[in-house]
Amino acid sequence: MGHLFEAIDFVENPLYEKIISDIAKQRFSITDDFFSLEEVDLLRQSLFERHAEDGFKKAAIGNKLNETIVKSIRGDLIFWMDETKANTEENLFFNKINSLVSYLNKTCFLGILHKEFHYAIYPKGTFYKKHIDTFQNDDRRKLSFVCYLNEDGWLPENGGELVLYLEHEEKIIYPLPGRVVIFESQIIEHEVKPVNSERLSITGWLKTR
Ligand SMILES: O=C(O)CCC(=O)C(=O)O
Ligand SMILES: [Fe+2]
Repeated sequence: MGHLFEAIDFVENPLYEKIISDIAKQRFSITDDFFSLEEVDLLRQSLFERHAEDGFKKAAIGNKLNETIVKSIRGDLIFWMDETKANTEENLFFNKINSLVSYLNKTCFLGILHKEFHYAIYPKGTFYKKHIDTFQNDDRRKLSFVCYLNEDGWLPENGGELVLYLEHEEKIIYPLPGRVVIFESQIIEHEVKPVNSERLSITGWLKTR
C-alpha cells in the first residue's frame, strides 16, 4: 500500500520568501535584479517592437465601464500584453510571473486566478498622480507589480520616481532596470513623479476570482 501522504514536491525559494515576508510586514516589497540586465534588454527590445507595431495607446483612468482619458492625471502610453500571443521575450517574462504566482498560491493561499500586464512608456514630461490601483466597481486586484525596463545607468535627475505613500513615510523608489516593486493594490496610494527622460516599464496586477 502506498503512503497516505506522498512527499509534496515543494522547494522553498528564498527570493519568493523574502517578497512574501516583506509584503506581510510592510505591504510592499522591492527586489533588485528580479530580472537580469540581459533580460531587461530583451524585454525593452520587445517593448519597442510592440511600439513599432503601433500597439500603444494613451492610458485611461478606470476600467472599460468608466473610461476617460485624463491627461492631467496620467500621461503614459500602454500596451496590454497577451500571454497567448507572447513572443520569446514575453514568454520569459510570463514564466517568471507564473512561477511566482504558483508559489504565492501554494504558500499564502492568495487565490490568484487572473493576471493582467501592460507595457508602459512615460514620455518626457508625463507623470501619474497619486492614486490607488483598484476601481470602485472592481476589487479583484490584490497585488500590483511593476518592473522597470530602463537602460542601465538610470540617473536620479531623470525623475520618474515611484512614491509609495505609507502610513508613516513616503517611500521613494527609483525605476532601476530589473527592479521589481510589488505592493498591495487596495491599500497603498502611490504616484509616479514627472519624468525628465523616457521611462519604460511593465506594470501588472495579480487578481482573485
Ligand atoms: O510605473 C510605476 O512605477 C507605477 C505605475 C502605476 O502606478 C500604475 O500603472 O498604476
Ligand atoms: Fe498605480
